[in-house]
Amino acid sequence: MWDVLKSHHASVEGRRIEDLLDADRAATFSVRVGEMLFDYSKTNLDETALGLLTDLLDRTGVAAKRGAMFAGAAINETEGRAVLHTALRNLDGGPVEVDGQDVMPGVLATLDRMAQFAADVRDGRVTGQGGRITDVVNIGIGGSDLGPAMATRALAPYHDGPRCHFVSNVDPADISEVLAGLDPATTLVIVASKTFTTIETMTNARTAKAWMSERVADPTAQFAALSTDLQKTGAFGIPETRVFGFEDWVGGRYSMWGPIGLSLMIAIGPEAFRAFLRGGQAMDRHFQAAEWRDNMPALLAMVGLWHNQVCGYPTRAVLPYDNRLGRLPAYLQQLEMESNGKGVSMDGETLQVPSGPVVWGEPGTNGQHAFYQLIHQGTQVVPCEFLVAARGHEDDLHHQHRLLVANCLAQSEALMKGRTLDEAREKVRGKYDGDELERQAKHRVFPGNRPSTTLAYPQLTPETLGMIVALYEHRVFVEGAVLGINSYDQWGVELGKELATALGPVVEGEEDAGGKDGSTAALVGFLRANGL
Ligand SMILES: O=P(O)(O)OC[C@H]1O[C@](O)(CO)[C@@H](O)[C@@H]1O
Repeated sequence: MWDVLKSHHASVEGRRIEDLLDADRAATFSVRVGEMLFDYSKTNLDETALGLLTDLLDRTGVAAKRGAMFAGAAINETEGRAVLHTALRNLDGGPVEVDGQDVMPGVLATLDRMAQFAADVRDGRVTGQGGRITDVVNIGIGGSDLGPAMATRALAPYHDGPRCHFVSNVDPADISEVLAGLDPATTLVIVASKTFTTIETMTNARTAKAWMSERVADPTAQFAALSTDLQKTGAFGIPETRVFGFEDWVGGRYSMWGPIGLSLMIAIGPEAFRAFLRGGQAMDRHFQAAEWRDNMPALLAMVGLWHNQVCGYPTRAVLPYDNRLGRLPAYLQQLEMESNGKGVSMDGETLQVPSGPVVWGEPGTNGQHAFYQLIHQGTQVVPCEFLVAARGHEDDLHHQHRLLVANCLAQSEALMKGRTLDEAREKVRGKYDGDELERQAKHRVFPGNRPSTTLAYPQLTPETLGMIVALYEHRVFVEGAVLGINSYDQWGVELGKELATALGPVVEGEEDAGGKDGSTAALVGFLRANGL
């Protein structure tokens, strides 16, 4: 199947995308869900490629795998777990069973408990030892940080609760900078860790506890925990009333819909948080019901598979023209690369195609003044994924928003059209002539024919954000299902963790680095000589 797709790509490789753009293409190569539009007409995909890709989804059993996921089957086979983050946003859906037990009563009860706690903090019924909570510090890393941090920034216009801060890195610079401006007596610390063992998080949590002990009589009274391990949260001293648990069928990078979203809920309030969940649920319903050709997550996945596995483009850029989505690329790096960055299929066979692209990006227009040079004229093709809202939240500055939108649309147009040598000559004619004109013109040529997609929506509301996050989650699912990999484990992070633990005594100076490879030993030597 990949061979057929690759030979189709070879046969159309030189074709210009703009030549495909007849009067109908923008309508047929786009899809809507509610008020959201995904346009993929500025790619080199054609009906034949889409037909082959939908066949690929059918032959690899994506629909059955989707059914199994929503039904609570243990599709995370290497960890023997179901994958049911969708249950966390199944607000008014039916029962969802894991091992014959409906999990929904528990999910909804936890959501109510979170909402009560968030309301109590926001309304001053839960206070610090110095009065009303003014600041919340979420300590977590990976999925216990990126989701809520990304969403809290994205939904800043909806904040009407205490200020929220995020600490993730074990680098002491991170926690010191955050705590420096805060009053321990009015700060709530949320320790977010599914396992409650992650070394970065537990180290930062202990540092926060020590910081709080200096000023308040009972430090853990101002802590809350979000975790699947109630024993460990208890051992840390956090009272059960302040612990919000979840089950092992919620993967870390898929967990912002439940307790891991508590800091977001405190910032924007339970109602806005429920709107975020409703957005996710709307995308779930669409994903389950729509035919592949009209299915937004499946189409995102087909575009992704076409660009990475078929065309061989090694990266994809996520470019939000929505400044508050500034952490979306980082969030998607974990979601996509930790999920699908695997080397073997579910049955242990080496993958025959790349497992997925490097995902990167920055908000526009900033990226334009940094790396867009390479995107436009560099020798590698970088498929670009633009996101843009029709309206910002700054009504008095709508003229600036229009300028932002013009830039977004101009970039996808420029990537597609490029500039020919003839057009470049016209740009420099009059300034140069002869050989110099030719040389100068060549520097101003844009090859064009570079693919991009655009996700457009009226405004970045909680509901829209929910739709966006669920959209990307399901894209990851479809891509992983086609490749036959397990998108829900992350064994690739283990080796580094083990070696870091083993290096502990060496960097502490308790053991010498003699047993290490020459490079590592030399680096330890250098760092020790310089104050480690
Ligand atoms: O929530 P925890 O258990 O602290 O884990 C944090 C992160 O660490 C990982 O397990 C591996 O880096 C991620 O998958 C996870 O999101």
